[in-house]
Amino acid sequence: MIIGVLGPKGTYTEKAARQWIEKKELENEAVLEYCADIQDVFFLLEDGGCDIGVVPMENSIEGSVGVTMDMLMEGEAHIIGETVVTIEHCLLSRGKKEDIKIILSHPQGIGQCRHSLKEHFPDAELRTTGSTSHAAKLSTEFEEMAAIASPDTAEVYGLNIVMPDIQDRKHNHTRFVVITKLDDDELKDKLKSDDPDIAYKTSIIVYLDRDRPGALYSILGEFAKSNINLTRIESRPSKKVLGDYVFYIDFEGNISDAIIKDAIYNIEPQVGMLKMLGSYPEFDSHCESN
Ligand SMILES: O=C(O)C(=O)C[C@]1(C(=O)O)C=C[C@@H](O)C=C1
Repeated sequence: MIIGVLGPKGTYTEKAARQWIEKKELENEAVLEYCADIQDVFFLLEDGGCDIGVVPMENSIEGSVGVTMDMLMEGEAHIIGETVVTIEHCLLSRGKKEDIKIILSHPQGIGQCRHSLKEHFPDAELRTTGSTSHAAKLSTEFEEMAAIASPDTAEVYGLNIVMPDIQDRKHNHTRFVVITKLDDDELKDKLKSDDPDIAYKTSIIVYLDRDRPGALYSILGEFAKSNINLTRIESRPSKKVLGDYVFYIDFEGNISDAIIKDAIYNIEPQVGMLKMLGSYPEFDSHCESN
């Protein structure tokens, strides 16, 4: 089973993938394929180069990962799982703190450390890279460069932890989603859980089509009427005109539950487009820690 992740070795996405692989007891069959960026994970999946992909979705400090949301809207990917990873950004370098002139990281990494960087490195040049581990790899070349990445990544690339805990807030978590091709029913069946006590979550995207008062209110009302708990609602530009949005909605429940089916049935005629992204076991922070 080939699992596409953001590379090179040492990304938080790799950590998320390993966490999910362990949970599913797939250690003996899973092989990681490292991709240059998040888009490439989706392309690899669509081209049949991997069976599963793991991609970051949202972070507790910096918010949604736009490219993942766009690719879920545009492509064929279907969500079959989620996992949450604790983020512990450090500043890694070959040199010393006083040598650092350039700081590299994934845009999410830089965003999660913005205040800290201003306070400790007001004159440093900030440069974005494809991932935190890509930043670490580049930092091995010059002493004046440093990367925002995980402590494990320091070990992978032989870098020093020049400053631990560089993120703006102590508690920092990123939620990742596990994706497969929409029509890969065999794989979906294989990975399905038999545990009847597992709580499920469902993700959809809706486009309202007509801008009218109360349009979103009436959709949300369908969930409220059936006592379905929403866990996330996020808008993203429709990319048609300014001020036009699609809404990403996550809620508790499985599409195979009658109550969820009914709610979707009632919502469908009210929207211009409804895309079902998938129903999958909810990450349980009480049982799963990292
Ligand atoms: O660059 C990495 O290590 C990633 O796995 C990507 C990513 C992200 O896009 O959110 C994942 C977790 C952290 O929030 C920072 C970066």
